[in-house]
Amino acid sequence: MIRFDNVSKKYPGTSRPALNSIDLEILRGEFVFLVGASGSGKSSCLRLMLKEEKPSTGSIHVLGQDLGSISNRKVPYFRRNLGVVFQDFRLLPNKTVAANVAFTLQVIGKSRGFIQEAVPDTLKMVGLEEKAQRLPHELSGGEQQRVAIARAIVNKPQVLLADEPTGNLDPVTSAGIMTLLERINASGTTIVMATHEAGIVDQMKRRVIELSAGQIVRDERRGGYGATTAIPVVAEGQIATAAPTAEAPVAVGATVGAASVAPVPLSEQAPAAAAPKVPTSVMENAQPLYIEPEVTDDVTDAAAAITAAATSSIPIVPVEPPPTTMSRPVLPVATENDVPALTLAEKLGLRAPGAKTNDTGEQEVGPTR
Ligand SMILES: Nc1ncnc2c1ncn2[C@@H]1O[C@H](COP(=O)(O)OP(=O)(O)OP(=O)(O)O)[C@@H](O)[C@H]1O
Repeated sequence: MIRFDNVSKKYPGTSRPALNSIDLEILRGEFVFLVGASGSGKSSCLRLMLKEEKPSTGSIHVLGQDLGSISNRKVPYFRRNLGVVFQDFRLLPNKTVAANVAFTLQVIGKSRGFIQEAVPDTLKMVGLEEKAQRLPHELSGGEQQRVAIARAIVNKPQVLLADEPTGNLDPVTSAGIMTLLERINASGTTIVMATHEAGIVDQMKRRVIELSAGQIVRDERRGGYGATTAIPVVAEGQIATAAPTAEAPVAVGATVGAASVAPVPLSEQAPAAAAPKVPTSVMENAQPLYIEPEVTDDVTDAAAAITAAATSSIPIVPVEPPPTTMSRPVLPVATENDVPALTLAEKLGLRAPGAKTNDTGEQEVGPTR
């Protein structure tokens, strides 16, 4: 479903790659946490999956498509299968809750009848049917994030990418958002979520991929947050270090750029980059609402095995992947050199990059075909 083959990303003007030779496979139905210190490459991973950035080297397949072969004009079509949720909600401030959610469907040319049915259904799912006519500023932060999630899932995407979706929320509200994401995942949507929230990760026990200085240092099927917060941010030109833990031994001999990764005792490491905010007790209170991820066990095992094979230093027992989930149809190759800076509508896959807007900047965004 999502595959990185030897992907590196180096931003212009930087000396150290944000991502360094990443191999990764995420299968249908998984719920995956991306964890790691600030600057370790989590958001870069998500932006690459969304084709908001392109890799410097390596290839990325999402939903069977080689992202390198998708032209800028076709990016909105590709993104229709992806929902995106950000830390800062990114709602349209002058539109009601219902209009914010409907916006996604309007711009991809869904009929009025479809929209009139889908929007209330989705608002009901996120528990906001009573607030459909409110404006975003009349909502709490948690409610605004639920609108953003409703907007992301109203078109029933196969994949939901979430970049610190609880980062601006209090612990109890965060637990509610995670319950909602669990429900969405249980309905079949693959979720990849970058987070600093140890309480959430520890309680949910889903697949955890840990990045350190742009490399995968841990991939656990039912992982916890681990000692991630003890991993120092790596400044330009410094030698990268990763915290060794019982669950996540540091890869001996792994490299970051030209520098060796040298394990450093926890006592000698820099202070935590981000403090965990949601205590386990809060997550435990939300637990009865969780749906056990039984249906995803097989694919999660398979994905863990594939990633383990790709990142040979990470000890995970291999299992046979289900054959139906492993086919990766590849689209015909077309070349594309640049991914331009994108507007919100473009980032959400609602308008082709560079497509014209009208005076309001947000209405004239119909089908781009
Ligand atoms: N547009 C950019 N231009 C230059 N460097 C960038 C850009 N975006 C990210 N970086 C750098 O790439 C590295 C990885 O950044 P990224 O945002 O992916 O990390 P992160 O793990 O998501 O961090 P955080 O937890 O703080 O959000 C960092 O060193 C960052 O400074």
